Parts: sequence; C-alpha cells; structure tokens
Amino acid sequence: MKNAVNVTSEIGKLQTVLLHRPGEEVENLTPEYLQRLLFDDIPYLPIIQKEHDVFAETLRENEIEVLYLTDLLSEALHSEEIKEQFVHDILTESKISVDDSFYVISEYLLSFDTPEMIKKIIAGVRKDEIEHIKKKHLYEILTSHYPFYLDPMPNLYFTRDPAAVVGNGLAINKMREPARQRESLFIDYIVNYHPRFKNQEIPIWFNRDFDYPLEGGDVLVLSKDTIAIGISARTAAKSIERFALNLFNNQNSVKRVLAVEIPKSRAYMHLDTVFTMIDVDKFTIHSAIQDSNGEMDIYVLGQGSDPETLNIAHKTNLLETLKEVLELKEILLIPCGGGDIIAGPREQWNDGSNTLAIAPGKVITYDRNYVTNQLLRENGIEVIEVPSSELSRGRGGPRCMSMPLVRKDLE
Ligand SMILES: NC(=O)NCCC[C@H](N)C(=O)O
Repeated sequence: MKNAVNVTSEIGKLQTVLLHRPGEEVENLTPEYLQRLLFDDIPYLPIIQKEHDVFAETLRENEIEVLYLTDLLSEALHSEEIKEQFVHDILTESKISVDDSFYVISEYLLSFDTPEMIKKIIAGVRKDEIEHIKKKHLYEILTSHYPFYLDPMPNLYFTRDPAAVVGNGLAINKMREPARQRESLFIDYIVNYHPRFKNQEIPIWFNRDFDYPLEGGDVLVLSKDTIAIGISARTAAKSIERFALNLFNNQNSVKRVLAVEIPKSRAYMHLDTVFTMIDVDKFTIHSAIQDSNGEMDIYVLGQGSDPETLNIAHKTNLLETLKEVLELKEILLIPCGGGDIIAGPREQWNDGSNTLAIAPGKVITYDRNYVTNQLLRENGIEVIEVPSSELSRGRGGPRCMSMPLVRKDLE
C-alpha cells in the first residue's frame, strides 16, 4: 500500500493535497479584530469561495487528489467518545475555563451533527448565539463586550502552516499566534483517528506540545536529504534544533537542515513568503531578504557527535549554499517582481513569491502578480494562474493554501 504521506522534495509531481475551503469564519471578521485574527482586510465570502474552488479544480485537472480538512476531520471523529474529546480539547485550547459556560458551549456544539459541528467550531461561536449562559464570574462580566466565546478560525485555508510532511513523517506544529494554535489540533485528530492515517505508524518529527513554535510555511523540503527551515517571525531557532535532531536521530534520509534567517516582519511571516523552489535548479526569491551585498545568514545544521548535539556551519551566500547542498553547478534565483523597487514589494505582499510547484518546472500562482509570472515564463517555467482578489486578503498564496501529503519522488 502506498504511504499515506510522502514528501521528499518541493517539486516532485504532487499527488495528494490537503485544502480547506474558506467558509463562514471569514464573515466573522470585523475591523476591530482583524489584527488579532491575522487579516488585513475582510474577504467577500462568495468570491473567496469561488476563487478557492478554481484553485481546487486546477489541482484536480492536473490529476491531483484533493482532500478537504473538514471531511477528514469529520471522518476522524467517528465515535461519540472521540467527538466529545475533541470538543473538550478545542474548548480548553480556546481558553474557555471549566465552569458553567464550558459545559453549555460543549453541549451546544455536540447538539450538531459532526460536519455541522466542525463548521461551527471553525466559524466561531458568538456570545449572542447562546443566551442562557449565566454570567457569574467577574471576568465574564468584564469581557462581555467581546463578541465570541469561540474565536473564528479564518486562517484555516492556509493548510500549509499547521503541519508539514517531511519524508514519510509529519511535523504537527506548535503555532506561534494564539489565533492559529487550534489549527494543528485538527491535524492531530486526523492523524490519530482517521482510517487513512491511524494505522500507518506515521513518524511524528515534531509535536504541538513543544515549548517553542514552528510553522509549516517555514519548512521547505529541498531534496530527500536537505530541508530548509526559516528562522522567522513564526518559527523559533529552538524548534528548528529540536526538529533537526528528531530527523537525524529517527530516520536515515535527511542529512542536513538549512536554518535560513529572514526578517521578522508581517510581510515576510514565513520563509515561503520570500523563497520557494519551483524546479530542480530554480527558485523564486524576494530580494529584500538579502543585504546590499547579496548576503544573509544561513546555518547548516548536521548531526553532531551525539544524539543531542548538532554541527553548525555559518554561511552567508544563499546561491552558493544551495549549489553546494543540491550538488548543482548552476542555480537560478528569480526575483519577485523582477527585483523592481515597486513591483517587487507589491507582488511579494500579494504572494508573488509564494509559488506552489505541482511538478518540476510547473507552478500555480496568483494571476495578480503579472510581473513575476511573466518572468517565470521567460525562464522556462510553466505557470498556471488562479484568480486572487479575495484569497490574497489573508496574506498567503498557493503554497500557503496547500498542504502536500504525497508527492512522487524525484528520479
Ligand atoms: N505559509 C504562509 O505564509 N501562510 C500564510 C498565513 C497567513 C495568515 N494570515 C497568518 O498570518 O498566519
């Protein structure tokens, strides 16, 4: 039987991918809470869904199996016991303290059938939806202006971030921002209880109970023996060390991890917002991650003298480091927006360098990034554009919106 998960490169023919179609959660965004919920604007639901459907259809047209997170979770919660446990965990992680409201909200959620309950959890539970909760505690009275018991989860369509497949195993991520932390609980339940995954003995390289954060947008599988991980606003150096040690100690394929430092800013939140692999020897890059001499900080981590030690080598030239680890004479870095001082940052902001490779040299991008798309084509890349007016409002592109579960190994 084929592995439930297998990713040994960024570019091998994509075979199975996990998506989430945006739903009512985006209608629960209001200006006051945009920042807390990590959005810069409010998408228009019918159009964001239409755009997402085009994205999913484009994948299917390319013979890629598209799985939806909500379907898998619904199938994973196949007994009352698992469903109740899931609701308990979600409420606990939503910081609903164990008092009257905990039980009332829990009962409310469990009154729905499983798919509807999952939709409700993702959409968020408004306070005015359950009126019969008596406010007994001071904190309940004080916070009553806040409209939700359970926050909406509008970032869920960025399935890239809560987990990452590396080789035949998985990192189930500890997410940095409170608005996203519950997302990886969905993956945890799917891996543990869904028939497609539960008996597969999938190795877990990193777990969501680790003290420091790691997010999937920072994890790039450059080849079967080299992973790149961003040291970013979302992923901590300590998490990279742990992940690297777990990989080195528990499998024999990954030999090195490149820890790539990027500016800690909203525009560059993950490594894949500024750097993606699109062919065996081609990458997109946003030039602003390098200094005026074209340098940046890259740390090559390898297995040290004992299982808890790493060898660390400091490099400053991305191109030379990539050539060395990928054993290639030439590599092309294609700058977002052609490196233009206006088109570059504009297209990067709208995910011009967040490219999803579905095969070597074949990518899906947002249509709005026409400067970058043209440049990719001029450099021999097959570019399939998808509409992006509303999808891009969440600050993520085609790579962020997809979690590859299976890719064909490169020859
Ligand atoms: N890999 C990615 O860069 N994902 C995009 C995540 C966007 C989301 N609004 C966030 O701030 O987490």
